[in-house]
Amino acid sequence: MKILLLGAGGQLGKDIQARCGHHGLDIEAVGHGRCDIASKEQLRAVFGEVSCHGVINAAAYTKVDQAERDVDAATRVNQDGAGFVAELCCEKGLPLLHVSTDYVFDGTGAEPYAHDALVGPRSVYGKTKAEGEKKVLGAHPGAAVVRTSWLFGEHGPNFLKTMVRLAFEREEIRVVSDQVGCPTWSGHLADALLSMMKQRLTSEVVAQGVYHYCGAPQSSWYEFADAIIGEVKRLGVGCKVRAVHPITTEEYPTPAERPRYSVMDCSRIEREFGIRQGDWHEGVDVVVAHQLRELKALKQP
Ligand SMILES: NC(=O)C1=CN([C@@H]2O[C@H](COP(=O)(O)OP(=O)(O)OC[C@H]3O[C@@H](n4cnc5c(N)ncnc54)[C@H](OP(=O)(O)O)[C@@H]3O)[C@@H](O)[C@H]2O)C=CC1
Ligand SMILES: Cc1cn([C@H]2C[C@H](O)[C@@H](COP(=O)(O)OP(=O)(O)O[C@H]3O[C@@H](C)C(=O)[C@@H](O)[C@H]3O)O2)c(=O)[nH]c1=O
Repeated sequence: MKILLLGAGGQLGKDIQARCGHHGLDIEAVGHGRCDIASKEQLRAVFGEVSCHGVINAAAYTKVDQAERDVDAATRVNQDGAGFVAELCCEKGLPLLHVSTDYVFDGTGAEPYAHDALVGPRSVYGKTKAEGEKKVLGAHPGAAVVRTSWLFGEHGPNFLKTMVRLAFEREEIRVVSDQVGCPTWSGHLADALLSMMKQRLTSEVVAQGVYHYCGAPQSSWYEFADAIIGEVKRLGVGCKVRAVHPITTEEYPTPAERPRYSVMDCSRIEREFGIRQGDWHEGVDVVVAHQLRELKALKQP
């Protein structure tokens, strides 16, 4: 069985490609160079060339701060492009898994957001992703939106890689401790998506509507940074950093507003697909070691 992957060159796309064999799935991996998802003509050409049983859309505009002044570009991809992918999947009768984000929430909650909780994005990125979700679900009854959060993997850019870089540049790192969410290793998410797709294609289970999948346990960005730096110090040589300090959001102003709280309730994906949240610490070990190896700063055994 073969799936068509859009967004193949991204952090998640690369992990999906690396893991599809473990799930017994073939893949046609299509990157931005071959297909701009905001061009219906290019999408139509790809759907015409590739014979597949299902589609995963991991393509997106993901630069959260830049999106605030690049509204058209973010809208084109996250909103219009997402909708076009769903329309074509519907035309061809193909199940679709579309990836979305915790930044669709306003962050004022205090309990994990259920899959059907109201969205209220505060940033351009979050708004375009929320509109994209609506377009996808409106265009195709055989589509599922899988929201995830705080993704990190070997093929970043991502927050973990930023922290590893800063560990070699600075003695002190200051990170916000009043934004709480769930870091997610892209390896875990890739397995979750592939498992969903495999079950959708080989059993009676139907993937429809919104699902949440993120790592556990919940954490602030500060706690996440502290865990990353702890691992850098344990495994690395030559890093400069002495301490990570908690700060408030007001002390780290950014163009885009992030949710203060974006923990998501992942019970639906577990109930319907048996897919459980992975512990993000597992991903930190793997990705920090990978980064240190790249920097030639991994301690010799
Ligand atoms: N990164 C994160 O922390 C989180 C991500 N997500 C969601 O997960 C999904 C995967 O994200 P991630 O892998 O981290 O993101 P990346 O930015 O690493 O990858 C996105 C990919 O999409 C491609 N792309 C951008 N515009 C287009 C376009 N018009 N047509 C085709 N491809 C395009 C990019 O190509 P190019 O680089 O050439 O532009 C890139 O290869 C996205 O839907 C994102 O919104 C959700 C929560 C957290
Ligand atoms: C680099 C840095 C960031 N921060 C803060 C800024 C921000 O509030 C928070 C996260 O920073 P980043 O800008 O790296 O992460 P950000 O780009 O906001 O990450 C988001 O990406 C998109 C694509 C998603 O969908 C989200 O789930 C989420 O992962 O950490 C510090 O406090 N200190 C620092 O040194």
